[in-house]
Amino acid sequence: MLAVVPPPVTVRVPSKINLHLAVGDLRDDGYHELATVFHALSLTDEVTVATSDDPGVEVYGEGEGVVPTGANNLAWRAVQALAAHVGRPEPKIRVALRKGIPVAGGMAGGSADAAATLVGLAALWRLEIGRDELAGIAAKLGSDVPFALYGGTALGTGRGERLVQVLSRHPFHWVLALDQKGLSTPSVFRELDRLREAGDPPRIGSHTPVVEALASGDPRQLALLLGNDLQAAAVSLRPGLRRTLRAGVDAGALAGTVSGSGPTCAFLCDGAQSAVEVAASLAGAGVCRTVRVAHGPVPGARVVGGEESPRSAPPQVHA
Ligand SMILES: C[C@](O)(CO)[C@H](O)COP(=O)(O)OP(=O)(O)OC[C@H]1O[C@@H](n2ccc(N)nc2=O)[C@H](O)[C@@H]1O
Ligand SMILES: Nc1ncnc2c1ncn2[C@@H]1O[C@H](COP(=O)(O)OP(=O)(O)OP(=O)(O)O)[C@@H](O)[C@H]1O
Repeated sequence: MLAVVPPPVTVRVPSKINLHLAVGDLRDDGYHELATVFHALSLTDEVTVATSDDPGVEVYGEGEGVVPTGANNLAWRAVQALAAHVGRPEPKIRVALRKGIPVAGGMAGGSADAAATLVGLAALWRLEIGRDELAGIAAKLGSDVPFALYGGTALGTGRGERLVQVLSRHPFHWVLALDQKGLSTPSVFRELDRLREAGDPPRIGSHTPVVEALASGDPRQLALLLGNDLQAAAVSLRPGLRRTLRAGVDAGALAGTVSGSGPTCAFLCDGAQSAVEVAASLAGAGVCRTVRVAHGPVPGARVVGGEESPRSAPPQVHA
């Protein structure tokens, strides 16, 4: 009997930085209440999902050889979650991750892969499922996963999964300093709890001025307002980040911030040309593993190459 196998689907998905990350108190469920302004960047992963008799995950690029390829991979957990949601047990799916987003870098790389897998599988399986329904599944996989579905710039509350889009008028240009080694998100939250128990580290204020600066599109205004309550904890665990943050500003950036739980540092620049110059100068300063230039906001997880269209590629026929 002939079985029609749909062609593989590839999805591009953005990384995120947090322009503003206010961390509230520890909740009973082990999460912290957040109010954060997410911003999706053009540093991306590409995720290909395909029907296969050899189910599993393969990883290329950032994290190759380090990121787990088994049941712990967030992309695989996304396969299982969507399969369970639509009643397809034991999905015969192969997922290939081409990673540009640093691993354990505070840029939501694993979350991005999970979001991309949900979008890719929904296309591969031709599911009648909207982004909001996918976001419900995404939220169970991780706090950052729903944002990777929508992209753009958004205010996140709850543990980060409740999203409202924010108007962001112009592109902003960024330089990212990637560190030699990642930081574990839970340990950075724990370090913040420890610092708060030991003293009273300053808390960043309201996100409202950030939202206004985004609407104005003026990077100089936004630069004054970048803030992250997790930065003190990330710097406490990785003191060298102080030097990285200083080096970015010395290289000509308007301002720098630790991205999410770190250790990646994000530097806001005055324009595209300035970002290239800052990146070149920062790369020579010897304070990080490598640098990347990116812009935001960009859209969330999207099928690339038109594979979503039934006629874009002929179906493969397997005997
Ligand atoms: C730091 C951020 O990237 C900011 O956007 C996110 O808050 C982290 O999101 P994530 O990596 O998707 O995190 P999850 O996989 O949901 O949670 C990992 C761990 O981080 C801590 N965590 C996460 C989110 C949150 N609001 N409070 C927390 O305390 C908890 O210890 C949790 O067990
Ligand atoms: N698809 C994946 N990509 C990267 N890491 C993954 C993936 N699946 C599971 N992991 C595991 O999750 C850990 C955290 O990875 P990730 O790159 O998502 O961190 P992060 O970007 O700091 O997360 P966030 O910014 O959401 O807190 C890794 O060290 C790795 O062991």
